Amino acid sequence: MKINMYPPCPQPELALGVEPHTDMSALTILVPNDVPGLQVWKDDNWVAVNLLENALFVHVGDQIEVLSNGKYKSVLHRSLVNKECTRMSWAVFIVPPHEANIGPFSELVNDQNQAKYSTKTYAEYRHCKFNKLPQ
Ligand SMILES: O=C(O)CCC(=O)C(=O)O
Ligand SMILES: [Fe+2]
Repeated sequence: MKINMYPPCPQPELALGVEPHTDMSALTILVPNDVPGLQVWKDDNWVAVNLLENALFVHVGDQIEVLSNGKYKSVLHRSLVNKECTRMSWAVFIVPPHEANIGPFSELVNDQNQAKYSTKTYAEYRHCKFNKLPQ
């Protein structure tokens, strides 16, 4: 789990809480406080995610994108900071074991649908992503 805390920022238009990224998890469960700020990239725009009382956000992460051979997309997202309020979010990353081999499900790959992702262990995937190496 990761706890994100974004203190008030006097010039929120000049800063970001978290840079645009996709999560390398399979799924992420995000528990926000009551200060908005999460945005997702949709139809070539940053779109604010509405807060719903007592609701969690669930992101599809990179591993589900790979397993589904791109059918489910890992969501590109970022977070803004707020001028007056401290924003917080609790992120729970649901991940495979480090030694698990992750690649497109064989049922989804055939002559018409080539594998779009290489198969590698989750540890290798993390190493490549952290070091900005090609996957
Ligand atoms: O604070 C947020 O709303 C997003 C945090 C996030 O994307 C992350 O921790 O991976
Ligand atoms: Fe994230």
